[in-house]
Amino acid sequence: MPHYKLTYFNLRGRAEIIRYLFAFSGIKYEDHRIEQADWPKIKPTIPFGKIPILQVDGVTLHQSLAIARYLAKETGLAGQTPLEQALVDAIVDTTDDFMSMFPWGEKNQDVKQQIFNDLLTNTAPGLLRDLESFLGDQKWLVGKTVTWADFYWDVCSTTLLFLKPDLTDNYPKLLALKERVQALPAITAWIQQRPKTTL
Ligand SMILES: CCC(=O)N1CCc2c(cnn2-c2cccc(F)c2)C1
Repeated sequence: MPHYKLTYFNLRGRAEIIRYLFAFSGIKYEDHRIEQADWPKIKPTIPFGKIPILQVDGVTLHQSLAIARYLAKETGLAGQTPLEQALVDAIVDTTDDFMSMFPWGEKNQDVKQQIFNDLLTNTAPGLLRDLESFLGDQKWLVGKTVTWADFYWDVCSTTLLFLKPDLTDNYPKLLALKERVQALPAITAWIQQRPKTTL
């Protein structure tokens, strides 16, 4: 088994999907969380200057979705066929496109709040409508077994619900999917044991 070291801030953020995959598969890893204050010193030492990174026996992977896709493939959570894998990737990318619209690092709190509110009020409903319709009466978003697309929906919607608690009130199927993911014993255990952070 390779030695895995994940480096990110003490946040769920862009690393939580990777942590879910480690938790579900039972693979041990180092969950290295850096202080925001240390980031300016660490940033120049990181290829492409962004985290999370995952070091795999000393080989450094970057880009959270590339890391997650690697782990999902290694652990059978990427989709059962190339076609299913393409469907999984499309759902992940669609969800990530929305999450990436948020100006997470905006320093002007008035500007930040205005954009956050607009995205949550005006843009989120269209995405949620489409995800709810895509899920329909299936148990999982793609195929007959859980994939990292289901995990990603839970990870991202957990943050969105912190920002807008009534987010899923009109999307019962998506809320039920969250509950299904969080009821997976290894995910339940991870959520109970992980550091409690707002984002
Ligand atoms: C200063 C940085 C910061 O506050 N965060 C980083 C980005 C982020 C946070 C929470 N979710 N999230 C995220 C998750 C997935 C995709 C994505 F684009 C963004 C919090």
